[in-house]
Amino acid sequence: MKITKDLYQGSLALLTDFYQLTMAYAYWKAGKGEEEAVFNLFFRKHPFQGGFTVAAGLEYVVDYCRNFHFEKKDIEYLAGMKAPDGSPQFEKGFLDYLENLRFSCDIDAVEEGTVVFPNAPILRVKGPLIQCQLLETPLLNILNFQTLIATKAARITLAAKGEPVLEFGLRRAQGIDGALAASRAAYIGGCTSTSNVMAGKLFGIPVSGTHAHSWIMSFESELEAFEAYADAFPDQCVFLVDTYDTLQGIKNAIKVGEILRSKGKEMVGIRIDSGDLAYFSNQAREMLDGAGFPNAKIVASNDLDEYIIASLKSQEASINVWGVGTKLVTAFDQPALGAVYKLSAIRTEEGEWQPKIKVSQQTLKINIPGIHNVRRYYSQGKAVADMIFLEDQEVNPRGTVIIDPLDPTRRKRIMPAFYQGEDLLKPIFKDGKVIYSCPPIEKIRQRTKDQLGSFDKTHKRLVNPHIYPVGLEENLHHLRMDLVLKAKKFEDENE
Ligand SMILES: Nc1ncnc2c1ncn2[C@@H]1O[C@H](COP(=O)(O)OP(=O)(O)OP(=O)(O)O)[C@@H](O)[C@H]1O
Ligand SMILES: O=P(O)(O)OC[C@H]1O[C@H](OP(=O)(O)OP(=O)(O)O)[C@H](O)[C@@H]1O
Ligand SMILES: O=C(O)c1cccnc1
Repeated sequence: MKITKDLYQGSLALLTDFYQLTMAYAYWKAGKGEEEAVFNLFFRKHPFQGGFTVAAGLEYVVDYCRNFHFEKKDIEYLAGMKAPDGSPQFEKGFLDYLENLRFSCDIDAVEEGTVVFPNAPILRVKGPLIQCQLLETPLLNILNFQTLIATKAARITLAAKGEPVLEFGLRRAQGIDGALAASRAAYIGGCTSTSNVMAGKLFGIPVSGTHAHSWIMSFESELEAFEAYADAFPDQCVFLVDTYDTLQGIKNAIKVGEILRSKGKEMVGIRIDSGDLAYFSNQAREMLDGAGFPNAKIVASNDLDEYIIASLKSQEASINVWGVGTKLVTAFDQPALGAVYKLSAIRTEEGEWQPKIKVSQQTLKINIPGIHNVRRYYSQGKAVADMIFLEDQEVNPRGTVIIDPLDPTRRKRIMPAFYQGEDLLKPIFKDGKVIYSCPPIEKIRQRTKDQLGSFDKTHKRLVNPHIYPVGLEENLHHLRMDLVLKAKKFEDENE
C-alpha cells in the first residue's frame, strides 16, 4: 500500500508546523542540525475516561518516513517565503540542505493493534535533530487520530459483545482523509466492515451496507420499494423498515421475505433507524420469529455509541448488528488524543548518550529521560504490568520493582522468572531503511482482539475502569529522580 502516493501524489514534507522548519533552520545555522537526539511519542491519559488505548497508524508512519524528502516544488515554496522585513525567510544554503536531505533515523514503535498505556512510549525516533524535529508534527497527526479512533471502535465493539459493528461514518467524518483514516482505524479497532468504498479499495477492508430512506421514498409504496430491492439483490436484502410506520414496515419486510423464499432466496434481515430501538427490535423479533424468520437479523442504527449499545443490551433489545457512524469516526466525546513528542536524550560530541529531563511544576509533565523500551509481563497469557526500562541496562533477573512515574509510593514487585516478557517497541527503521514489514490489516485487527483478550475485563469496563500498572524500572526511576534533583538544585542556585 502506498498511502501518501495514492492520496497526495508526492512529498508530504511540508505537512509540518512552521515552527519545525524555523527550528530546523536555526539548528542548521547553529551547526547543530546533525547532532543526534532521541524523542519519544506518548500520551498522558487514556481517551474517553477509559482504561486502555489501542495503537494505530504505524503503517501511515512507515509510508510517510519512507517517502520523507523535499521535492523541487516544496523548495520553491519555501524559497518564496518572506521574513517580516521582506527578505527571504530561509537562506539558500539551508534550502540546498533540505533538498539533499535523506531520511536516516532509527524508529522503534509498538505494532498497530497493541494495547498501550499512558506515559510509556509508543514510538521512539533516534536521529539527527533536524529530522527528529521535522517529524514531530506528522507523527503526532497520524498516530493521535488513528489511535483515538481505533480505541473508540474497540470500546464500541466490546459493548456489542462480539456482534458485528458496521462503520457508517463517511458522511459525518472530518473531511476526506479524516474519513479514510477513521475507516481504517475503526476496522483495526474491531469493526466488521465500512460503508466507505474508497477505504475498502485502499486498505482492503470489507465493504457493506443496506439502503436509505430515499430508496423507499422514490416509490409509490414501501412494499413496492422492498420488492424492487429484492429483485436487484435477492441474496442481500436488509430492509429499512422505519420510513413511515415501523410496525407496518416490518410486516412489509415479512411479505417480501415470503416472496423471496418462494423463489428459494432468504432475506438477510431488517434495519431500524429511529424510535425506541429496544421496543421496536423486540417487536420485530417477535413478528419475524412468528412469521418463520428466526434467522433474519435485526440491524440498528441512529447515533449509536458504546454507552447506548451497552444500555440497549441491558434492556435486552433484540439487536444483532450495529451500524455506527458519527460518534465513532468523530470520536464524539473526546475529539483528540493528547499524545506528545518529547526529547529524552542527546548524543554528546564524545559520542555518549546523555539523558535529558524537563522539570515541571506538575509531576505529570516531567518527562522520562534516557533511551527506553517497554516490557509487558504476562502470567499465563494475562498481562500483569508494563515496565519502562533503560535499554542499555540489564533488568535484574532476580527481581525488580516498578514505580509509578506520577506517584513514587505506588510500586509493584516484578519477578521476571515467573512471567513472560515482551518488549513492545519493535525496530521499524534502522539508519533510515525500513526493516519492518507492515502486516496485512486482517492481522492487525486480529492483534487488537488478541491483545484486548489478554487484559482483565476490569480494565475494559466503560465506567471507572481499574488502572493497569505501568511503572519505571528502579534504575530508570533513580536516574529520573537524580536528574530532577540536579535540575532543581541548579535552579535554586541560580535564583
Ligand atoms: N431504548 C433505547 N435506549 C437508549 N437509547 C435509545 C433507545 N432507543 C433509541 N435510543 C437512542 O436515542 C437517540 C434518539 O435520538 P432521536 O430522538 O434523534 O431519534 P428519533 O427521533 O427516534 O429518530 P430520528 O430523529 O433520527 O428520526 C439515539 O441516539 C438512539 O440511538
Ligand atoms: O447515526 P450514525 O451513527 O451517524 O449512523 C449513520 C446514519 O446515517 C444514515 O442516516 P442519516 O443520519 O444520513 O439520516 P437520518 O438519520 O436522518 O436518516 C443512517 O441511516 C444512520 O442513521
Ligand atoms: O448502508 C447503510 O445502511 C448506511 C450507510 C451509510 C450511512 N448509514 C447507513
